[in-house]
Amino acid sequence: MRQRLDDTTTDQRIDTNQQTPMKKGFKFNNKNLSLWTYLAALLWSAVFIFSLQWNLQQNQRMVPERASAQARAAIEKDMIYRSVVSRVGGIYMPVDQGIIPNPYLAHLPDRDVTTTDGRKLTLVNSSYFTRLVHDQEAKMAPDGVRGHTTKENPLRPLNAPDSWELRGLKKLRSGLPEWSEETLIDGKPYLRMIKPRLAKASCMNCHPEEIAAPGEIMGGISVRIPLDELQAQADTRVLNIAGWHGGLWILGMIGLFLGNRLFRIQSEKMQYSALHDILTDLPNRALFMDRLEQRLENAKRHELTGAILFLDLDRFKYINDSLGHSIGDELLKLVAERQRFLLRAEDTVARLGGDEFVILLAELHTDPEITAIEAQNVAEKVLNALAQPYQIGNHTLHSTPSIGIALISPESDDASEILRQADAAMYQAKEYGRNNFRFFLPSMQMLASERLELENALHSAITQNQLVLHYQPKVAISRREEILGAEALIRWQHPTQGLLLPGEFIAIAEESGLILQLGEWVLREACLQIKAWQHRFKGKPFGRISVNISPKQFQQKDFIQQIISTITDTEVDPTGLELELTESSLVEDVHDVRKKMVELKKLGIQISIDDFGTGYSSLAYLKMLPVDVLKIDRSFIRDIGIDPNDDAIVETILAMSWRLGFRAIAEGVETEEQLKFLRARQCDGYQGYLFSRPLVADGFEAILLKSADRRA
Ligand SMILES: Nc1nc2c(ncn2[C@@H]2O[C@@H]3COP(=O)(O)O[C@H]4[C@@H](O)[C@H](n5cnc6c(=O)[nH]c(N)nc65)O[C@@H]4COP(=O)(O)O[C@H]3[C@H]2O)c(=O)[nH]1
Repeated sequence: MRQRLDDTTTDQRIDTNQQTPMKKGFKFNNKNLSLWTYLAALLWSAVFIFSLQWNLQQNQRMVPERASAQARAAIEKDMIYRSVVSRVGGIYMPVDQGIIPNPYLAHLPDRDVTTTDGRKLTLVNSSYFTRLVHDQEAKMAPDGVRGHTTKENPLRPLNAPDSWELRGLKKLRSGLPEWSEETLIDGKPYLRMIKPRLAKASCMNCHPEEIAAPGEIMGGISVRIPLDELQAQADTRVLNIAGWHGGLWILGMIGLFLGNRLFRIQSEKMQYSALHDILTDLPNRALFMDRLEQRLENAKRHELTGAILFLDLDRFKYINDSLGHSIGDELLKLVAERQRFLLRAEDTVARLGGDEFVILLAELHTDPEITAIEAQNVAEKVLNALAQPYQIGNHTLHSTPSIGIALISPESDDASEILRQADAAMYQAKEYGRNNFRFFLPSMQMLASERLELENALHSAITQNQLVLHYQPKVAISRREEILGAEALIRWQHPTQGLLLPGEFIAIAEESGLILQLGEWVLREACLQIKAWQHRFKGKPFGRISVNISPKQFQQKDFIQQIISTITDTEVDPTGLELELTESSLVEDVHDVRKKMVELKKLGIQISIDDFGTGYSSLAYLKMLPVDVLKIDRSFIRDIGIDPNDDAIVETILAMSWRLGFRAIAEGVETEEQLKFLRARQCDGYQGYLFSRPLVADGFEAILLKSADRRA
């Protein structure tokens, strides 16, 4: 079983500050950077809202303030007119200019005078003068600023106070220096203000009947200031205020988020360089150790094994010292590049320093032997790739590594210890003669050597005719043991170890890629045998011969082409052929799988799914594929009648095959009880020691002949 660990890929972890060794206490990392940015944004928004509110309030407050200032200025102006006129005891104005002699000054002997040239003038006292000014104001702007001279008991009805002025005069008499209020006049808003008009000695000249001491309140001057224009100005300012506030807020926010982004990029850059080697851009020791620790945790949690490879370049010091550091650096870069190119993206290759590299394999396995095989494969590939010449400038350099391999087991919990083991194994490889790999554990080393030997021997097994096919009959359950065909099973007649079963070499063939050559041989051999039987039985049915197809074989782009050329070369009738695919062959691109299957069906080849129930094929997925047979895995048949779960699984597979229109063949039937169980549930056929073990071709042929005789 293999397990790919998605939580161990590098870049997912680079920026996690927990992984980065840092001092304890507060860490200014990306997470709290975001928090600070949000807080700053919140504060900035709060300041913005406060400022906006304050400015809007100030703006609104300016309307009555400006109106009051205007009112005071207007009253002040009236007072000045009055004092100017009263200081000189009144002024004479020409009657022919519309100045009506004041009837309330008729008691003054010199109210009207005539100049030597005959012009008639009349006396205008301070009250009369300000009234003339107020009349002029009313004419010029009927709804505008307007003053009014008033008193409780006026001589002239025009000076009579309205109800507001009456209240105002009372307030003034109670001691207020001025009184103002916002009111509506004819439905329009105004600010009205009234200030006292104080008696002067000169006033008594004109109005002796008014008994008032100088400084006593004689009445008041009121003024009204229209508010609508001031309000309109304030409303315009509201837009301005909102506009520049909004602009500032957006600028602030952009600044904050740009700052955040820049800071983040900068801190990511810093983190990246803290975890990577500057020269080769590979992860450095800190990052490697961090990943190794994670891998150990995973291995422990899931009871899995893994491996690390420690590399040291042979004679690097010599190259560095003789050709200079820049050439040495270039060589290290090329070595890093070759490893990166060679390894899967999920593997980690790191530079520990100097000429030391280390590889952490990404996939973990339950079986330490498979891990060892995989580690060995990688070591061989790395040895081969790094041994190729390097062209640096004018120099063609040769450099080889020595590799130490240490295995991770579910019990390993010390990353430094594993690294030390791999380092020690690397020294053994150096002692062993460089350009070499060694396992830390002698048992693994032995296994690796044996495996290497077996792999080399398997190469020659194909060319030296050491492979042979055995045939295990497949039998119908209901129709009295009619032969449905046979499964071709490979055996290796090893020159020294005797007959080897596939379990001893198929995995090596898969790992080394030899499975493709091996599979081709099996297919050709099976076709030749089918052709021979087709000839021998002259059209009489002898069932189909099924051939196991490994996922690697099936996934080849030209798989169908290979089948066609084998069929053509061997001149076999393809209707005698069946291909057994495992569920893992189906997990690739469903369209591609279906396309290939349809092509096979067109050729007349049957398709069965081997070891059914042990993989991950979904029913929805299966339904889309033109499958003929499901072969129920031996592990379920074995415990029929022992484990109720297996009974249920077999029953379910049978029911499902029936529904989906597949035939079902049970594998590994060894007992009558198992057969009875299968018969009762209408399983189509079976295969197993109960009927026959796998046989050499002649053995199967004998069974076929016997069965033909029985039927005859
Ligand atoms: N205990 C028990 N075992 C039974 C019984 N009946 C059959 N068997 C064994 O079950 C295996 C059936 O083949 P498989 O499931 O395709 O499993 C096969 C198949 O996956 C693989 N294999 C065999 N030949 C080839 C081949 O030519 N190419 C590829 N790719 N794989 C092959 O190796 C596996 C093992 O093959 P074998 O060792 O020949 O083992 C065979 C067979 O000998 C039984 O009643 N009891």
